[in-house]
Amino acid sequence: MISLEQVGYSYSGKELLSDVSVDLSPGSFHFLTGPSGSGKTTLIKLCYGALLPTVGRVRAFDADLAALDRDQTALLRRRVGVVHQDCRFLDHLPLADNIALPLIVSGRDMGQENTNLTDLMHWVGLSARADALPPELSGGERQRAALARAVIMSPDVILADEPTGNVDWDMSQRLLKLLVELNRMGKTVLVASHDLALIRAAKNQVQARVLRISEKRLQLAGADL
Ligand SMILES: Nc1ncnc2c1ncn2[C@@H]1O[C@H](COP(=O)(O)OP(=O)(O)OP(=O)(O)O)[C@@H](O)[C@H]1O
Repeated sequence: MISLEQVGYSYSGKELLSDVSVDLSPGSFHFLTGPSGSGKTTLIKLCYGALLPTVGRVRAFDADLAALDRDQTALLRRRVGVVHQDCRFLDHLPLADNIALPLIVSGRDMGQENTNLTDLMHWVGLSARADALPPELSGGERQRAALARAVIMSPDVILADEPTGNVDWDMSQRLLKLLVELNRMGKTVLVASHDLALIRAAKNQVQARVLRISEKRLQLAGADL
């Protein structure tokens, strides 16, 4: 689905990632961990073309991301759902509209998509909050809404950047369950998280590979997790 081939990423002459190779194969579940500032968000951005590697190559759905024009990149991004770390929403729009925004922007017929939206709001447990404005939501509600928005276009791949940040243990378990459900539906999932307890808890629910960024390199985490 998405593969990084000997990727390096530098900014302002400073190397952040070096010789990173990984293959997110169809239907796989990966965790990505590593210290704060080690490059987890950067690696996620490289996976969907928000950043291009300084060296090496990123391929997604058999295309070299560096070779795509703007339209091709936009089409490819519809196949990748991203849960951003900071869950940005448009504060003046009700929650349901915020979640539906990717559909509206891509010109889908909302008359036909309404059932999907209703089902999705129900799936993340936010049916009763459809009319709420984003500033009225709790942290856990925001995180679930961000996940719903990331999957509304039925992407093949979900890249979630700290999807359980700022929520309590029960809520992080609930979010994990949703991500595992998506994987069982056949989606390829990558979750960046520094929460090792969450990653350990996931081991009973899903067969996941745990990747760790350490000193610019990506390693497969061992049994110490
Ligand atoms: N293009 C850039 N210009 C300036 N700084 C950058 C650039 N890209 C990445 N960085 C810096 O590189 C570091 C790694 O950032 P990144 O957000 O990828 O790490 P992270 O592992 O996700 O961190 P956290 O766990 O704290 O979210 C940060 O200090 C960030 O500011």
